Amino acid sequence: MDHAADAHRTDLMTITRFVLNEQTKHPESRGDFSILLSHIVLGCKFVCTAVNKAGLAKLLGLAGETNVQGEDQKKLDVLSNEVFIKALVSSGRTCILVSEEDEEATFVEPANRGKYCVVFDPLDGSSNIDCGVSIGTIFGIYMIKDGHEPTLDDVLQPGMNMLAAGYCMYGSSCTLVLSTGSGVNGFTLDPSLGEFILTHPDIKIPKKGKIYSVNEGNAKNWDGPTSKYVQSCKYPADGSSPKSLRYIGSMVADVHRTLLYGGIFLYPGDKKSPNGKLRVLYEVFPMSFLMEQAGGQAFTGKQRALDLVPEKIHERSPIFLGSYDDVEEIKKLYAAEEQN
Ligand SMILES: O=P(O)(O)OC[C@H]1O[C@](O)(COP(=O)(O)O)[C@@H](O)[C@@H]1O
Ligand SMILES: [Mg+2]
Ligand SMILES: [Mg+2]
Repeated sequence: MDHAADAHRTDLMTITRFVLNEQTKHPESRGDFSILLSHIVLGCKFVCTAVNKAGLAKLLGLAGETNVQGEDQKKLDVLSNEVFIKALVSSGRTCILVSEEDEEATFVEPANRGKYCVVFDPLDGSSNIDCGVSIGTIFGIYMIKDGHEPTLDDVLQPGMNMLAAGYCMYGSSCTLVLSTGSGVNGFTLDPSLGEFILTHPDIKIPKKGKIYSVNEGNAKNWDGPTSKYVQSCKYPADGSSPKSLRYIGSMVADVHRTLLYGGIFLYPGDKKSPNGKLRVLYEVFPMSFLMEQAGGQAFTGKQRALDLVPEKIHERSPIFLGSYDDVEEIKKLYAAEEQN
């Protein structure tokens, strides 16, 4: 590194500095949340390194196990899960962890316990791992307020009770997007510094977008409102230009693009899977939280996504999220269907 040329960069807003600044806004804070976040950031850096060298380090391919969802686990799914469980437990600030890869929630032993519950998808977009397409980690954080003995009810909470949510995308760059409930900020990992730097301050999603994102291979099983909506994206009734279709098949990447460019991401329920595919706690809620914080909306086909109260930790829900006006359109179609 050219230290002289880089000296001017020491005033950069690193994620560490950002989180500590946020902490000063809460004088009662003892720094527990900042410590927790620093452990999540560490986990993201570990997984980013593993993803980057996966082809060279024999980390591609199947692990030989299936997870609770009956999905084949990839080696990187298993590794990422271990990384985050260790990073979170060793923070000493967590009490319950819910991971996509573990059937049961992890209850941290009392000696090492803190007040935060973390729900996470350690590696999202598993089908894209082996071809090097963008994948990510998604997380949401709840807090136990009164120090009671933790139970599953502490995570079976509506998404609006989350304290913070975010994702890290392992793509052409490594980008961490975070909301602690007052807007959304994006940080890019500078590999030479090993630090996430604030590159996308105060992200706001465009009010309306020109892109829709959905797996059209499922179209024959869609319900009326979803079919009508996608049709209207292609053949707008008002004669305006059709929307473009973009679908990566990694929720992190599809949502990241939607957040920055605007538009809508849909994973509807259908005749085969009435609850869709995406998991409420660690996919639907964190992404819905970020969308709302950025000025967009997130809807399940029946209600505001963040109002859902999950009954099981691996529950699924249909989800439509993105630009305010685009989600408003699909809400109208579902409301009309309900009246018929
Ligand atoms: O292949 P499909 O049915 O379009 O599903 C794609 C969706 O599945 C997921 O890959 C599921 O996540 P996991 O890879 O964490 O299981 C999402 O990232 C993505 O939005
Ligand atoms: Mg996922
Ligand atoms: Mg996953």
